[in-house]
Amino acid sequence: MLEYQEALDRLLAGTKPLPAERVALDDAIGRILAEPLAAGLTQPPFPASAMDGYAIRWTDMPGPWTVIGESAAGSASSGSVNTREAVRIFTGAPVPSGADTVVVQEDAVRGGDILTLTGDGPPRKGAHIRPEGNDFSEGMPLLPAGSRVTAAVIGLAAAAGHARLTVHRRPRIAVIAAGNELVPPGTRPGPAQIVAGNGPMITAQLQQDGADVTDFGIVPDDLGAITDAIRRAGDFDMLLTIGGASVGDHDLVRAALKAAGATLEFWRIAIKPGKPLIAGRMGQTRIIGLPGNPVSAYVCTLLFARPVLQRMQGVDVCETAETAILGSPLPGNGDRRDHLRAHLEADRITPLATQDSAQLAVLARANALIVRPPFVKASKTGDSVPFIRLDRT
Ligand SMILES: Nc1nc2c(c(=O)[nH]1)N[C@H]1C(S)=C(S)[C@@H](COP(=O)(O)OP(=O)(O)OC[C@H]3O[C@@H](n4cnc5c(N)ncnc54)[C@H](O)[C@@H]3O)O[C@H]1N2
Ligand code: MOO
Repeated sequence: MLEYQEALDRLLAGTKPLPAERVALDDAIGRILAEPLAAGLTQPPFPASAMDGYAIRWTDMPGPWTVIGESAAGSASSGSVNTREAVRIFTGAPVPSGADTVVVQEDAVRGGDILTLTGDGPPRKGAHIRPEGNDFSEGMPLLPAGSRVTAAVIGLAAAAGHARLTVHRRPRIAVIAAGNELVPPGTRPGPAQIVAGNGPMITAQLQQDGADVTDFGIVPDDLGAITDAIRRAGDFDMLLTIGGASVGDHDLVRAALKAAGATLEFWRIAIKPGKPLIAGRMGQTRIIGLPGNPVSAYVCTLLFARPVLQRMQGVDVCETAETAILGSPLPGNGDRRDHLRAHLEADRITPLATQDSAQLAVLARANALIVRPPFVKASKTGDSVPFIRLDRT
């Protein structure tokens, strides 16, 4: 059995970022910038009022002033502010030339054109004015390549003059489920049948990580059928097979890889759940054979498919080493890195009562996996243990 880190390193060593493409902002969320983003505009493009009030000259404090005009967002006042003059101004409006400070309207009273200070007034010269370029200036670097496009990044890009962004292409992934016992979700299983729930689960995990997923559906435990499905995946960046990864007479994925002309890179990893994981390659298509047990398939997608997807999208892959305080004792571990379904609340993490790799009900209630390295000694309540968050996956 291969160690987890060695298996992952081998997968990543053979994975390059996918080419870049230009996409509209509404197709950019969650993607990774393939080029640095620079400001195409200056924001604000003029000194702008941050409050509703009156633009004045600081040297004229504490007034009174004569109001000579108005500046609203979208329509600047034409005149310039001279000694003891004020311009009525609204939030976002350009500050007229000559003025250098804004008095908020709550601090002043107006009788006709005469403005008198009633409150404390502005605390300093320049108060309530956002200088030109306060947020960013044209040409300024905003974000490096490799940044994830969040909602805030989309807002920034739009404000900085970009209707499209250069991002890595979404990895195209095919998923097949192998098994004579499988029926599609929504179908009532007959005798000896079960619903193929793993496909939708794995698809959702991959989509959350930015993949464009095509579900090839269910294929029987038949060498020819699995081989055909593998060959059909030749145009994809990655193929995930589900089931048939182990040693039983009907576990045919390794044989089918061979029959399809693919290379088997490695098989069996020292992890739990997920030991029978298969890694292979057919031309440009990376192939990962997931074990069929639902929790094993889920954990292997998280531990292997996710970092590969991240690398394809140009993300720096690094395992987040978070730790929490153990809520109940754990025995020492054997030779496989274990991933215990657990509940994390604040800084305390508690393993759930059962850890069977077929129990989806337990997985769905877990929000973290406690990581138990190979051969780690028993841990007591209160010990610090590493974990992986499941909130996003
Ligand atoms: N003698 C041995 N037996 C097994 C070993 C072993 O080392 N020696 N390994 C065990 C481990 S660990 C795992 S994990 C499983 C995984 O085996 P397979 O990948 O071959 O999975 P299957 O046998 O096809 O299925 C296992 C289980 O999962 C159900 N399944 C399969 N596909 C789906 C799907 N798409 N949706 C929902 N459920 C699915 C299937 O019906 C089985 O119940 O092997 C152990 N055996
Ligand atoms: O490794 Mo299997 O995935 O334990 O059930």
